[in-house]
Amino acid sequence: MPRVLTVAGSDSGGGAGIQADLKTMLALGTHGMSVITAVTAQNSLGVQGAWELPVEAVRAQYRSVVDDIGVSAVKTGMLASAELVEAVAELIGGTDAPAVVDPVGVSKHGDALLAATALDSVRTKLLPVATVATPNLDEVAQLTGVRVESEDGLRRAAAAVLAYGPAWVLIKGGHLPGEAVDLLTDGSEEHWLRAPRHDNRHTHGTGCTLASAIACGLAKGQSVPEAAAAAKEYVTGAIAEGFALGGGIGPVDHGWRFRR
Ligand SMILES: Nc1ncnc2c1ncn2[C@@H]1O[C@H](COP(=O)(O)OP(=O)(O)O)[C@@H](O)[C@H]1O
Ligand SMILES: Cc1ncc(COP(=O)(O)O)c(N)n1
Repeated sequence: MPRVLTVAGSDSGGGAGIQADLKTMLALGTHGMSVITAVTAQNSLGVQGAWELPVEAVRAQYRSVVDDIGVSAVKTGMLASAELVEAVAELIGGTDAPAVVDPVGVSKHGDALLAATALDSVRTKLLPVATVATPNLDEVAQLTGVRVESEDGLRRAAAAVLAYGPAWVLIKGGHLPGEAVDLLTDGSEEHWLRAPRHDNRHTHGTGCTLASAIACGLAKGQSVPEAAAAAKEYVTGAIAEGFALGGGIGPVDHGWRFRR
């Protein structure tokens, strides 16, 4: 059984974070496990509150999972503070499993999920231990200063992130107008992942879902390009079927393949 571990924050509304990750892992036929870094009070309207867990609680959860059950792949999401980023980078660096790092900075509503003081730890500690980093365009700007306004800029963004040391980077162009285009590259190979843009505002959890789906593919033994292509197909279907729950941005449908 492929075993996939998410190290991320809890989203009480069930659309993003740990909840999105575990749903993705179930939908993609893997055993999902979680290390919770922070608890958010969150719904379709935004983040109403966030509380970090102590670093010892994060380390203990990680050790419990890795030392007994073992992991085939790890995915990281909301890490909240510099202290947690550094602890998680060290844990991942000491684990012999591929790691998908989603450098979560702000929620779809603009609520900060990472302290500004943690950016340097993401650049110098976390990105170097990533098998694949999956920043969106806001996170690229925060981490590298590179601003992308069209598809042409994705290559520049990828080079700037690769300079921090991840083996691969997948730059998510989801925030650009037009087709939903992402660029996956290791600096030599380039893979353009394209999907039609779905005119659906219920996109809460897209980034978490894509990163978890890549981790599932890696856990099953797929190469990074194979895992990313399969993940793109899964998230595109989930966005197409995203539903209106709550009064704001609803969640993507993690179970879309079961309902078809
Ligand atoms: N409206 C949409 N239609 C189709 N694909 C989308 C849409 N919005 C985002 N995507 C895709 O969803 C994935 C997550 O991207 P994005 O929404 O940019 O991430 P994040 O949640 O981190 O902001 C990417 O593959 C992106 O291309
Ligand atoms: C706990 C947690 N982790 C990650 C996200 C990002 O998801 P999105 O970009 O879809 O708001 C979130 N909103 N909450």
